[in-house]
Amino acid sequence: MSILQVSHLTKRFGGVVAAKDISMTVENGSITAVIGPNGAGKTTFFNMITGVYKPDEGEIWLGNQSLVGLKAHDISKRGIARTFQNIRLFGSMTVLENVMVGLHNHIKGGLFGILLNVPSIRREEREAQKEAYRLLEYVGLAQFLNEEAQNLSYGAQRRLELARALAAKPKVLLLDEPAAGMNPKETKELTELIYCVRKEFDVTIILIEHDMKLVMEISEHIIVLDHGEKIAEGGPLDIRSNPKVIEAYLGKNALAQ
Ligand SMILES: Nc1ncnc2c1ncn2[C@@H]1O[C@H](COP(=O)(O)OP(=O)(O)OP(=O)(O)O)[C@@H](O)[C@H]1O
Repeated sequence: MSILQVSHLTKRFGGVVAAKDISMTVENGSITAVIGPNGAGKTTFFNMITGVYKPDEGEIWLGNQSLVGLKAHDISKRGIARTFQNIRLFGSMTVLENVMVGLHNHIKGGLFGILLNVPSIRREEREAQKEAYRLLEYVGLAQFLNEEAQNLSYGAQRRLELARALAAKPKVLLLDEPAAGMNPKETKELTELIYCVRKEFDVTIILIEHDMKLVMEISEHIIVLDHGEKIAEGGPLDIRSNPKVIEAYLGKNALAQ
């Protein structure tokens, strides 16, 4: 059963066609990678799904809900969460507070309730703290809960971003280059963590990643973009040997050699 369906998505920036007529279906509970050379349109694609950019053409469906035209905040409430290529944490807030931010979508009384000190909201806030702690334990950061986020190592900051995204209780989790800047040990741990997250949180995962070892190891389905167009899709074995993919990454001559 599919959870996310994208059809004929196109996005132009002036003369640049960043995404051109992209269609894809993501199966519920799967891990899908979106790969392609620099400038292929991967981030633009994520930005359309999450409502950062409105597509010029095309449709995006999460189950039976159409997402095109919704604000990023509403799309997040409907169940799509993401992490970013360049980590975006609140550096001077604590690790726990960063995860709490992710949980606020689910606190009914919102910020006003907290400021007005409404007892039922205070209870919700305490529950949220417990939930945030549980998520931090899950990603292995519980011992740093009172540390400022900016003091964490790079790999730990990426795991904190993941915990914050999970706090939003997403159905679909988009990870934008989760292994960027990680050393091989951290990347290996991340691979295992992504697997566990999918199972434990019953979430569908779509990731953009340049680390091909990680992509081939973890993905059930791979979509390849080049110059804004989808040039191939399939399982890791198909993609590895696809001439169009090899050409996109290594140039025309690569196949002739
Ligand atoms: N806001 C924008 N304004 C103008 N051009 C943009 C904008 N965002 C993306 N582009 C252009 O769209 C194209 C696709 O960019 P995008 O960032 O989506 O590629 P990418 O595959 O994510 O690249 P990378 O792997 O380097 O992050 C590029 O030519 C880029 O310069």
